[in-house]
Parts: sequence; structure tokens; C-alpha cells
Amino acid sequence: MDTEADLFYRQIPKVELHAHLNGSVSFATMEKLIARKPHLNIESSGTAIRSGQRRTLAECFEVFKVIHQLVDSEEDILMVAKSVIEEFAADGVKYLELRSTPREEPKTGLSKRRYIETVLEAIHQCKQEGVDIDVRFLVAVDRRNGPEVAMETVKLTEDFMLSSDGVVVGLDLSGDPTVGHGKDLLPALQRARNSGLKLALHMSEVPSQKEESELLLDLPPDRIGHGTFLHPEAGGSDSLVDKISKLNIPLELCLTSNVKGQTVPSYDKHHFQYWYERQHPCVLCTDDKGVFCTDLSQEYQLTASTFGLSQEAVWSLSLQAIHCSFAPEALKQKLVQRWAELRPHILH
Ligand SMILES: CNc1ncnc2c1ncn2[C@@H]1O[C@H](COP(=O)(O)O)[C@@H](O)[C@H]1O
Ligand SMILES: [Zn+2]
Repeated sequence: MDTEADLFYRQIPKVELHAHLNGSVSFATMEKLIARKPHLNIESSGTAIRSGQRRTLAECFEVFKVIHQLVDSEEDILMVAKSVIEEFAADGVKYLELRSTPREEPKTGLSKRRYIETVLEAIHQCKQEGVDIDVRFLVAVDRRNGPEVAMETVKLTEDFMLSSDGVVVGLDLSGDPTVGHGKDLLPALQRARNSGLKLALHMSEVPSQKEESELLLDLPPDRIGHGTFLHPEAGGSDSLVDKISKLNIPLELCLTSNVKGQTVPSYDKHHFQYWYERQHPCVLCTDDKGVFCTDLSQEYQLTASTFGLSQEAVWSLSLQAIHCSFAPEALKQKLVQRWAELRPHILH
């Protein structure tokens, strides 16, 4: 790849809105975790899907189970969260919304509350250390765990929304899309929405979720993750597209994740094209930069080269992402200002 072009994607200020903490762990950090837990006999080749490799989505979820074995104490979470934040900053990400599923680990005495506190501590330490990035946190509901756990997570998240100085801004719905049904989770999601939490929901990541997506759209969510099968050409429907367009709900699009997880056959067939042509707000994201061996600069570059975007168009995409974030208005204005200052140095 042309190095000057590489530099452009690295230099442009970026916003990352869809990053799962444990999926974002880099190779270097993974090696450290493996060294800390030799008895688990885990090889780093089992925790990432490298260039040219593909896995079914089901196999991707097996990878998360392995990573969760490696990240199961307060100490691990602190290290992983700090490294992930530093790596995003090093890639030119100026604003990051990180998401993670609080876990309880009896072996290490970890509670869900402590899990969240530890991620918040990592965010705090990065700020103290002057890492050039603003970070917000979305607490994740894993759909596999059912409605009671979802409700418990929402209540916990409400507490943190009030006590975290604005760092906890919302709720994510994720997990294996082939397990469970969104309708069972509606009461928890509704409650989260009523209490002022923003909702970023994975929707139609696999083809069988049309009915669920209709239901979730009635909430409605503030942002949609993937949305691979929402449009009619992919087996979705005009009514889904109309609702999303009318409400102008931004889509978080993760090209490498979808291609490596085989829900999209190739980069040029990615639904980015469908929504971008309709001038719908699209935000490029990494999903799991560790598992899928990517970073946000690479996602911007791949999208630009696949769909023939000019540098000007790429810049607009990254600027628009600020407005799709859950940052408070004052921070959005600060970021817009920052983009304006950087622009003459990067776009010639
Ligand atoms: C590939 N597409 C995807 N679709 C749905 N959920 C995904 C995902 N990638 C990651 N996750 C969700 O994020 C968790 C790992 O990070 P945390 O332990 O929460 O930090 C996974 O267990 C899954 O629930
Ligand atoms: Zn995701």
C-alpha cells in the first residue's frame, strides 16, 4: 500500500463508536495475558483472525470465550482497558465510545459492579496521564443471558450514569445474534431509554432477525450496530429502511468484522454502499480490532479504496461521526473545532 495514503488515514482525527473491550485487545497485550496465565495453555493464534482468514460468526463467539478466560480479574481488566484506549489514541482516535459486558468471576472475586468501576478507573488513569482521547463507556447487555440479567444490567448502568461524571452514557445490546429474541429484552431496553441512557443496539447482524428489528425500532434505538440485513436487497424490507431513514438513526458499520465473520461475502458487497448512497449517516467502526486484526485507520482506508471515496469524502465521514456520538453538546463542539484546526495540516 502507498505509504503517503497510509499516513493520511492515520493522521485524520477519528471517532470510534463501536468497540467491544475484550474484542479490541491487541496481539501484544494478548501475549502479556497469556504469559500471566500459562496454565490455561492458550495460544495467541487462537485469539485473532488474521489477514485472509475467515471464521463463521459462531466461531467468532468461541474466540470471545477464550479471551474471557484470559481477562478475568480486576488487574487484567485495568491493563486491557488502558492498553486499548492508548492504542486507539495512537491510531488518531480523538473520541472513543468503548463498550463491555460486565462479568462476575467468582474465581478472582470480581463482581459486575467492580468490573465497571475498573473500566472507569482505566479511563480515568488515561485522562490523568494525558492520553489525547476523550472516552465514554456503554455497558453491554449480552442477549444470551436473558431478560433478568438484562434488567439487572440496566439498573446497574443507571447507577453509574448518575455517579460516573458523565462517562457512562448508554447501553449496548450485543452477543450471539442467533441466541434469544429481542422481544424478551424490550422491558429492560425500554427502562434504560426512559432513564436517559442512550441505546446502541446490534440489529439484523444475521438474516433471521427481521421481526426482532421491527420491534427494536419501536423503542427506537439511538444507533444501530451492523444492520447488515435491514435493506430489501439483503432480505430486509422497505418498511425497516423507511423507519430508520425517517428517524435518521446512524449505522455503525464494521467492514472487516463482517467480511471475516462471513455475514458479508466481500468488501465490495458491504451494505456501506447502500446506506452511503442514500446519504444516511454511516459511522465506520472496528467492532473488535484485536480479534479481526484491524484498526480504525485501516477501516477508513479499506472503505475509501473499495468505494472510491475522495479524501474530502473520508474527512466528511469522520466529521459526521462526531454528531452521531453520545457526547454532550459541548464536547461535540470542542471536537468539531479540533477537526477544523487540524484540517489544513492534513487535507491539501
Ligand atoms: C462480531 N460481531 C459481534 N456481534 C455481537 N456481539 C459481539 C460481536 N463482537 C463482540 N461482541 C460482544 O462483545 C463481547 C466481547 O467483549 P466484552 O467482553 O463485552 O468486552 C462478546 O462476548 C459479545 O457479547
Ligand atoms: Zn459489535
